[in-house]
Amino acid sequence: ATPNPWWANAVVYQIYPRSFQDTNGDGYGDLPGITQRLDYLADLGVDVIWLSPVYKSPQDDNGYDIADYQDIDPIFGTMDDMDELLDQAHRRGIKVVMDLVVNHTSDEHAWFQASRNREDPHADWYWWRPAKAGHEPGTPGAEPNKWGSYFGGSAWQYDPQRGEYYLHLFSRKQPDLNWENPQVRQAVFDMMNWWMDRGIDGFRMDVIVMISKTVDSEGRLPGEDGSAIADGPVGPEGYSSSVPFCVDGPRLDEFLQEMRSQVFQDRQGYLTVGEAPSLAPARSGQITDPANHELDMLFLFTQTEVDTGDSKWDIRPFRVPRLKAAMDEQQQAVAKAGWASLYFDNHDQPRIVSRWGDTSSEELRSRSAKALGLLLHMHRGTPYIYQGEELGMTNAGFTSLDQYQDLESINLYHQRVDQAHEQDPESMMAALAYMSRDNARTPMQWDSTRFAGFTAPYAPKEPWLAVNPNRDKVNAKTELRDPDSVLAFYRELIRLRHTNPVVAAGGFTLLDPDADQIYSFTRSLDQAPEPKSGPEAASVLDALPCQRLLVVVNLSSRPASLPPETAALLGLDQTGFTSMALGAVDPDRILISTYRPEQTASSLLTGRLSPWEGFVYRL
Ligand SMILES: O=C(CO[C@H]1O[C@H](CO)[C@@H](O)[C@H](O)[C@H]1O)[C@@H](O)[C@H](O)[C@H](O)CO
Ligand SMILES: [Ca+2]
Repeated sequence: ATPNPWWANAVVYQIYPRSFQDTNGDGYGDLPGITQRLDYLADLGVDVIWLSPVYKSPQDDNGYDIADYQDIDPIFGTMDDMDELLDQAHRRGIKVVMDLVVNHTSDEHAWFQASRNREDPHADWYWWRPAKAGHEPGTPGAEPNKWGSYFGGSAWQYDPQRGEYYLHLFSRKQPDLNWENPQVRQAVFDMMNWWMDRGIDGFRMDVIVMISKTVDSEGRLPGEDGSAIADGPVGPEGYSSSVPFCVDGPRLDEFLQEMRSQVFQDRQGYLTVGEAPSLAPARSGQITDPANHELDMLFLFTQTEVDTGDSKWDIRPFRVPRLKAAMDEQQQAVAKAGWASLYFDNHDQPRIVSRWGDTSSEELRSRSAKALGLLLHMHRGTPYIYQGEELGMTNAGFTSLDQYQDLESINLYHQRVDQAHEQDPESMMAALAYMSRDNARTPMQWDSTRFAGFTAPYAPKEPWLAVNPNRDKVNAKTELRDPDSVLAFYRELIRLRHTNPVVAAGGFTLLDPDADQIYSFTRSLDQAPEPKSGPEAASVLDALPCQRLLVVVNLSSRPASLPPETAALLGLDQTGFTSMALGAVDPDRILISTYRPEQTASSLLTGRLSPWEGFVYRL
C-alpha cells in the first residue's frame, strides 16, 4: 500500500489569535503571543498549528473579512512578527497552516472598491446584479433574488455608487468574489503562491465549497430576472436558501484542480483542508481522493448538526446513536480513497465538553473532556484540537445579549426574536448560551490570575471578550502540574497516535450502532506493521505486531453495560460475565483509559463501564 502522507499521522492545533495570548496589553491576542507559547504546543506534541486569519481586516467578522491578503493587521502585529513565528515554529518542527478566505473579501479590499466602478478592470470581480425589474433599487423586494445571508437579512446589498446590488452570503462587509472570472482565480493563486514562497505549510480554506455558484447558460443566477433557474422556497424569515445553488456548485472540482496545479503542483510537505458546510459526506471521498488532485481533507459538518433541527438555534437533545451514524457516514465516505479531518471544536462551534459532556462537577468535566477527546482522536483521520479543548475549557456562560460580540449571534437574535418572532427571547438566549460561536472565543486560560494570563492582570485594556470565571480551576498552569489532567491526557492521546500505526492508518468499523450510551468501534490494519524492537519497544507487547484496536467510550454520566458486539470482542457474553477465565482481560492491553487501567480492567470483568469511561484495548 502507498505509505500514507505525513498529515495522516499528524495532529493539528487551531489557534484563534484574537483570544490566544496578548503581549502588549490591548486586550487582543497577537502574533508575538503565539510565538511565546510555542514551547507549550511543542510539549503537547502537536505537529501543525492552523492560524485563524491575521490579515489586514476591519474585523467585521473577526478577520474573516480580509482587506489585504498580503499584510498583517496591526491588531495582531507585523509581517516581521509573522516571519518570526514561522521561523520559531519550524525550529520546533511545528508546521504553520494559514487561513485562506477567498469565497469573499472585505468590502474595504482594493479589489472591491475598484469593482464599484463599472469601467474598472475589476468591474466583474464580484457578483453585481441590477435591482429586480419594476422595483425601486435599495427598497425591500428589489433584491435580485430572495437568498438570505448566513448572518441574517438579505444576501444582497445595494450600492448607490455602482447603481447595482452585490452578493454577500455572509455579512454586508463580506462581498463574494466571482470565481467564474479567470482573473479572480489567478489573483488568488498568485497570493497563495506568495505565502507558500514565504515558507508557510499550507492552507485551511474558508467555505471553499461555496466558490462555484450555479448560473444558467446566460450566467444568470437562480431567481434573478430572465433566469432559466428558479429560486428555492422562501422561509419564515422571508428569505430563500442559497445552499442548493452555492454549495458544491458545477465548477467546484474544476476550480480546486486548477488551484492544486497552479499552487501546489511542485511543492512538498504541505497540507490543504477545505471547510465544507452543507456538503454531502459522500462527496468528500471524491474531493479528497488523491487521484482527483483537489484537496487533502475536508471539514464536514454533519457531526455538528446531530443536536440541532432546521437551524443551529433549534436545539435538540444529543443522542449518541445519531453521532455514531454521522461519524460512520464520514468514515465510510473515505474508506476506499480520500481522507477525513476529525473535529468537534473550532472557533464557530460551542465547547464540546459543555455541549455533549458534563460540567456539573470538576470530576465530570475532566472525565467527559477526556472521553470526548479519546473518542475523536481514535477515529481514522487527522484530528484537530481547538485552543483550550486540551484543557477541557467550557462554554462562556453568558446570560445577557450585551455580553456577546459575535455578529452572527447578535444578528440572528434580532432576526429570530424581534423581526420574525419565530423564537421568544428566553429560548433564543438559551440557544445562544448553548450554541453561540462566542462560547469558543473567550480568552485562553493560561493560569488563575485575573485575566487568566491571557493579558496582564493590570493591563490597560480588559480582554476583548470576558474571561470565563472558571479559570481559577481550568487553566494550563494547573493542568501542567497535574498528571491526571485533561492536558496530560491529550499529551498521551497524541503520543499514542505518533507511536501506534493502527491509530493513524487502521480501517474503521463501527460496533453496536444502536447502543444509546456506548460508542465503540475497531481500528485494524490489514497486514501487521513491522514489530518495534530496541528502545522503541516500550514493553514486550510493543514488540508484538499490533494489528487491531478496540475503542470503547461511555458517553454518559451513568454506568453502562457493554453492548453485544463490543462484549463479544472482549470475550464477554450477553450476561456480561466473562466467559474467559477471570483475569483473561489483560490490563496490559489497555493502551489508554479515562480511568486508571486497573479500574477499567475490573469494569471489563463486570461488563459495566463507569460514567465517561473510555479506553483503547489492543485486541
Ligand atoms: O458556514 C460557516 C462558515 O464559517 C466560516 O466562514 C465564515 C465566513 O467567513 C466565518 O464567519 C467563520 O468563522 C468561518 O469559519 C459556519 O460555520 C458559520 O460560522 C455559521 O455558523 C453558519 O451558521
Ligand atoms: Ca495584543
